[in-house]
Amino acid sequence: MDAREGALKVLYEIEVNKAYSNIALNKEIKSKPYTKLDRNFITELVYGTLENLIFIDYVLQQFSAMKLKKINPWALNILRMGIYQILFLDKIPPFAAVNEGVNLSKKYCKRASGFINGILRNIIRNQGTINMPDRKENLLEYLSIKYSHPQWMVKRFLSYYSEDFTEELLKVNNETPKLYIRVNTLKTTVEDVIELLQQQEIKAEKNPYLSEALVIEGGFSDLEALDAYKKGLIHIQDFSSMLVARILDPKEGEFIIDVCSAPGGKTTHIAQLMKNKGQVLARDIYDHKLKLIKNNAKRLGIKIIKTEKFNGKDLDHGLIEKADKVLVDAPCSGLGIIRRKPEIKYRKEADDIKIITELQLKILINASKYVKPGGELLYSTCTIDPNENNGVVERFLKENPRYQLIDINQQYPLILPGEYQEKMIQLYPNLHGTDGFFIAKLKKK
Ligand SMILES: C[S@@+](CC[C@H](N)C(=O)[O-])C[C@H]1O[C@@H](n2cnc3c(N)ncnc32)[C@H](O)[C@@H]1O
Repeated sequence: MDAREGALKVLYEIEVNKAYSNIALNKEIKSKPYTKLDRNFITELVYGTLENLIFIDYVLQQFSAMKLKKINPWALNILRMGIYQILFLDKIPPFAAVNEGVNLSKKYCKRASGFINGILRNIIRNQGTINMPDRKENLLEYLSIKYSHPQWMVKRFLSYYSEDFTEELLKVNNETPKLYIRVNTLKTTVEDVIELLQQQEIKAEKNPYLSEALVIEGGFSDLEALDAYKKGLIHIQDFSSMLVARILDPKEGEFIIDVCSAPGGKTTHIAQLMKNKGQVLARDIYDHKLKLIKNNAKRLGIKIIKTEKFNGKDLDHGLIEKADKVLVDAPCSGLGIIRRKPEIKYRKEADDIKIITELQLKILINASKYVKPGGELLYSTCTIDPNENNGVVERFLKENPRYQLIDINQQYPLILPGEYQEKMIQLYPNLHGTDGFFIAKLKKK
């Protein structure tokens, strides 16, 4: 019951207290001496249930006389987890899923035990009768339920991409992403890290595009517990995110401003590429997030980062034309990292994208003023929405004729496996196997 109980607590935290899945899961996994097997099972239950939530709730409603909103949240999440095991996990005997669910309910929602037992057994007996919407009659509803994405999101994707592309994207969004680490070349070498991890039976493989990136085979879940992490030899960061510092191409001795920098993945990478020489001003609006940067920088042995709380919506007159390069790794809708944070599917609304797009443009316009003549401005997001991304860049360029797009493909022909759009990069999880990610680089005359 231990692992299922852990998973239940995480699902409850995410649903009721709006916790982020990765943070809630990490907290739970560290709270007890779980075995590796348990950790993997908790991770599978949490992510599997979350990824398939709309489908699971759709099935549940077919078997429950009570509206889901009326079900006690502990009972609801026990049911969801049970349905996930019954319908998605071949290795779990279905009746074990029921019994464990009932045992959990005795601890968390005693009065619902009979209800849970009845529904889960009923689903096992009648799973062949589950009704799906008709694909031909209602494509939107069908795709939304089958791949558990809200209808507004599916509609949006269908307006940008073909039906096949959209379906592939929705499908891949429910898969487990690869796990990458960045080797901190200030302290060690790629070869030494590979060997060190091998000693712990963790297989790390080189990446043909970025020499400091390693992919971890088998998705080891608790990298932060490793000595290599604690000693600052590695940082956990997706491949696409590592492209940013590489494309920004900071040089030793430069002054770089990172206006949205927490928790510091890209900022610390920038400092690493600068060989700890020069200065990086790392800003964010949240104090508690700036602390994460400081901790990361300390662990990685980086001395050139200065953190500062500053709202990117405000213009800092003291920094006009002072920086060699400025990074705007903007807050965004996150539609490119659904694989890592499936709760994004259920928390965002179409209107949020409008609001965040305006914020991005405002931050970009202010940031552009800090760039020296001849300097460079890089704008990146972890989304695939063209209203953010190229939409923001196009609007920016219309108002700011001193800037020109740099052709990233020409400048860095070997850096990427994927495609380039105009002079910018848009990565898709279904095409490139990375997070959905966008990068544009601009030069100031
Ligand atoms: C995509 S994240 C940055 C990730 C970071 N660059 C990294 O690689 O670790 C966007 C960041 O923007 C910050 N942010 C949101 N609104 C902001 C604003 N108005 N001004 C400055 N930072 C803001 C958020 O707190 C968040 O940390």
